[in-house]
Amino acid sequence: LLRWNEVRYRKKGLPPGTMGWPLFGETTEFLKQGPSFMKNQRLRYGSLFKSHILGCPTVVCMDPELNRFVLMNEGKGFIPGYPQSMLDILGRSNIASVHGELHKTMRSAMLGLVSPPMIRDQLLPKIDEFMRSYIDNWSGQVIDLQEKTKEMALMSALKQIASIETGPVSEALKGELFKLVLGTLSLPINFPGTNYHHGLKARKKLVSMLQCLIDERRSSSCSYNDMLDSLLKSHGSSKAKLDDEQIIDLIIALVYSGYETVSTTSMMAVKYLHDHPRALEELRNEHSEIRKGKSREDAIDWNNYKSMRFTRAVILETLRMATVVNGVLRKTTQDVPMKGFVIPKGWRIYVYTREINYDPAMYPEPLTFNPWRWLDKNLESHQHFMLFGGGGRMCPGKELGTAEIATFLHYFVTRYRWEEVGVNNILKFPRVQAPDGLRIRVWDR
Ligand code: HEM
Repeated sequence: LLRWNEVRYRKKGLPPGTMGWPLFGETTEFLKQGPSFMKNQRLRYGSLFKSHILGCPTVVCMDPELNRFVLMNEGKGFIPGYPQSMLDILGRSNIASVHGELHKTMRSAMLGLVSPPMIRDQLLPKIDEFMRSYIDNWSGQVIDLQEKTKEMALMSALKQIASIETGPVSEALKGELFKLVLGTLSLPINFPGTNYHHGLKARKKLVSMLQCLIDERRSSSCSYNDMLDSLLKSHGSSKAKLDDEQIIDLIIALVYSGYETVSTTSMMAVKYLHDHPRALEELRNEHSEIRKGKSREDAIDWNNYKSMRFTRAVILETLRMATVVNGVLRKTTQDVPMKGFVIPKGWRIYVYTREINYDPAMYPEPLTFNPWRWLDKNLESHQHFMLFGGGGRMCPGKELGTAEIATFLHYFVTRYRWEEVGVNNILKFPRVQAPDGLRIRVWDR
């Protein structure tokens, strides 16, 4: 069978590599061995090799230059290549799967919602208010930080999007959103009981709940000063003309894209700070300085956020060390030449950016948590900086996500001390997660 599969994919011009078993390919090895599988294949075949993972013939690209080329050249035949389950559940107008003109429209609407002036005037005050009350009574408790940061990312997003506060509506949305997220990471088998089936049902419910919300807003004369308001106001204007279905898909994409990224980075930042007291001390000094002259109830503003240089460095170092994003997926729309090979139409390209994070040429002593490295050189504008992707799909929520994590850290480190309870196992692949939670005991400072 193994031989047959190799022969089946033996085509002139393909990069070297192995295709594994029919149907399953090398998915098991990829998921079980993770980064070691990638490194071993690179040793044998070079930084561009073929494989068959997650149900598709795939070319894995570990060359930073080529990765940049793929991300910068969507128009040359590299469109998004995310799994079917994700596309079905996130909707057909979902920004991360559409391309061409529709992508332009959806992206410009998205950028309008999360631009720096919007963060400064509208979102940061909401994030601040949310974080302050969310972490208010953690003192004296043992909490699961993973659970808390997940809920935080979701609830904070709901407040920014539609001014939804904690209550029955947020609980109903939360339940469906959790099911939706699980569904996007499942095999697309629509059978009662499967995560995919639950995900599709959750999407249906969410769409109807969001449609009700839109209808209510249309018939109300109140102004809400949130993302949904902005989307409805630009509805029909010369800016972005989105119909209701597109508005709903945009909202789902907003929650979905910021959910695991923001929660995991917040959790891992706290973990690294706990393990690196010198970094924690410097971070605390930065935040204590910001709180000087402010009362407990005073919010942080845009200038405060902009002054958090070390905090930003901690967030970037956390993203790098934990590798919250391993890479991104593309699909070829035609046969495309790459490094002397030809990648056939319809193949996936796994733009695997993980190894750049541990490249000693870019990050000396790459296995050391060293936020200071981000202060010296302008690493954020390095051409191989891909923590937030690159090219025309570079994360539009980069600044918003950073502001959320920074605000969370601000209140967390100025209010509390904490220590880990027991040994908390953390997996880094295929997703960063603490399978049994990350338990910490929290006290007032
Ligand atoms: C630490 C936080 C975050 C990280 C590390 C991150 C990372 C990324 C990466 C790597 C991509 C590129 C995906 C690709 O090329 O296929 C991306 C795209 C995207 N991100 Fe983020 N993200 C973060 C937070 C957020 C937040 C808070 C939002 C909410 C606005 C968001 C919205 C998006 C959207 C909508 C896209 C798709 C853009 C497009 O296809 O044009 N992200 N993100």
